[in-house]
Amino acid sequence: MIQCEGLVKIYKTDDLEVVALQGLNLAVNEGEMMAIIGNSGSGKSTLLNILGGLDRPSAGQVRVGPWDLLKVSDNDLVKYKRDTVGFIWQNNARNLLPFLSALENVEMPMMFSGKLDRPYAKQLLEWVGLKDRMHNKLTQLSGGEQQRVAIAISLANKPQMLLADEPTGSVDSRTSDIIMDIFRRFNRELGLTIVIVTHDLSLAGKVDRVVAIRDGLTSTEFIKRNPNLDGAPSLHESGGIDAVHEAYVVVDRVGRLQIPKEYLQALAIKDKASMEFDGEKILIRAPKSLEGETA
Ligand SMILES: Nc1ncnc2c1ncn2[C@@H]1O[C@H](COP(=O)(O)OP(=O)(O)OP(=O)(O)O)[C@@H](O)[C@H]1O
Repeated sequence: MIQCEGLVKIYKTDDLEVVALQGLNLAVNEGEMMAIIGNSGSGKSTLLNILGGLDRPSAGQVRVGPWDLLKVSDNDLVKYKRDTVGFIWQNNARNLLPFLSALENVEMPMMFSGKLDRPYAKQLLEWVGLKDRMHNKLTQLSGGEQQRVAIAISLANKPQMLLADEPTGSVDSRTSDIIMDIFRRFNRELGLTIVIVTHDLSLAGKVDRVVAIRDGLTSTEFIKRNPNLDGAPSLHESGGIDAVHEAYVVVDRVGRLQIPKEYLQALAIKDKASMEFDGEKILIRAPKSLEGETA
């Protein structure tokens, strides 16, 4: 469904250039529910905004289904945003109109695309557990309920893919579980591809795969040990991402991989290292001269 190769995004402000994505590779299969994690500033939102058609990439390849997001025209991008992709933000004020009811909010994007379907709007609100609150104004709903309305809105035009930027960032852990269960249900029952961006590791147990981004590059992939195990223990209960997932370092096409800064610092490795291959393992060490310095 999603194919990014060598994806680059450079923000230019006056004389300053910020390289937010520096040749990122990512593949997401159709029907997958996965998360992208990373520290603040690692490029998560930049990636999501590009996938959602809200921002243009600077270079590289990025395809979503049949759409080439590097080459797509402005007119086609409007169609892409309306029909292919649904978006959820942490701050749902961006999606919601407070003076309208939950139902009217869900109907709004349907009206924009000329396909008003009230029964489906009601159905969506029922699916997110708001059957009895659909005629309430947004101001009469709690933050968690508003976030559920935002999910229903994002699906109003039956997109194939849902992008969620910190969807559980401003709700408590119980509401966070409810939201993740709703996502899982849409993923299973509608075959929706879901990409969640978060810095919250506790969501990891609830998705099939986690890709970590560091400094604008994919660095590590965590794949569920037992893909059939749903509602796997969250990190609070299990004590670590490794309890549920197998971690793999990402190696790109030309053989590059990212070594965590902590490892490099621990061995005082700066711009070079020595590497040995013993037939089974590859060993990376500080160069001899540096070993002497740290001893
Ligand atoms: N519009 C912009 N103009 C200039 N620089 C930007 C812009 N948007 C993001 N950046 C920079 O690009 C880098 C990646 O930012 P991004 O928002 O994608 O990170 P993030 O991983 O989503 O962080 P957070 O979790 O804090 O939202 C950062 O260094 C950020 O300062």
